[in-house]
Amino acid sequence: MKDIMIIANPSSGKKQAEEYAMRAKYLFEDNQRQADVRITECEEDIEKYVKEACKEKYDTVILLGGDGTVSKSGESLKNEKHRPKIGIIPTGTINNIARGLGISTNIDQAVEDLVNFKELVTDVGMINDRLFLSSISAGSIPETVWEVSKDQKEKLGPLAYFIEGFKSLREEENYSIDMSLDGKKMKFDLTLLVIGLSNSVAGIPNFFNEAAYDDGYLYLFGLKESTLGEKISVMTSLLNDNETLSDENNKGFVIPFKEGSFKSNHNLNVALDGEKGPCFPFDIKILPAFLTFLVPVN
Ligand SMILES: Nc1ncnc2c1ncn2[C@@H]1O[C@H](COP(=O)(O)OP(=O)(O)OP(=O)(O)O)[C@@H](O)[C@H]1O
Repeated sequence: MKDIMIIANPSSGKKQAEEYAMRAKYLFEDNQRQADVRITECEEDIEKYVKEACKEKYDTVILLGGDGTVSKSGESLKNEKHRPKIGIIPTGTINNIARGLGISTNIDQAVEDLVNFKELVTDVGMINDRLFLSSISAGSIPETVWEVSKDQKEKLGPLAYFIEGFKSLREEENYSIDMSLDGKKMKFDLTLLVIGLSNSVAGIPNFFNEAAYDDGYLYLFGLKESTLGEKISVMTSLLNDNETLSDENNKGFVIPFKEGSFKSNHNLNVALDGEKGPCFPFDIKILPAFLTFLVPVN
């Protein structure tokens, strides 16, 4: 068994991944651990190196990148018998998966924490046959996620999503969605549908304030057609007290579930961990206790 493989996506975020990969390697070596560094040259290299780590039975993989890098790595582990533990140094733009795991978005701190960690066994989500680690979303706001160019992201960081999302509110549309959640059939007209695994969604902490990566549930948030005032009221309840959103007759509501199927009258794409994902219809379920992450002790 080999010890640690460090996989760095040099195009993520502010392009600091390579530098921090070397810093992490030296820190591990100072702590009597052995680390091999792989720098990806293209998107396909993420899968290539993750699969190499499985084949060579590495104990741990450290990922330097954002949600795209971490999500693709998770997907690459889907059919592997040996799945290394995963540490994240969040060098991406939004880093929602790292946030949900309680990993510091201060990169220096995240590196330090890798030698003072505890293991967290987490659930993952499965949409059709694709794995996701953070969220699935559909509606006019998520549609803007993949409209944000790499250039905008580099210049504006998370603000780029906010600006695009705000523009899309003016062109808001309703989608008729038929769903079955743990066997219960429902139908709603929604402007926004979000399904998440942890408390953090799109970089917003406490989006699902009761959700945790190891609780065995997916959480659905639905927002119906509403005035700006109603939206603000729903978002305030969402970020403070999910209890008030447990009634599906409200403008906004939250439902925990384990498996579901979704159909829509629109040929709508979902955003998967912040990138363009599959179209409706889709099936979705939780895979409990599927991956092991290294998270800070505190
Ligand atoms: N050399 C490369 N290695 C790996 N991926 C690359 C490379 N060049 C471009 N990419 C692309 O970079 C994308 C962005 O990576 P990632 O999502 O990790 O960073 P980010 O977009 O800055 O962060 P976040 O998703 O957290 O906002 C990947 O989805 C991949 O398609």
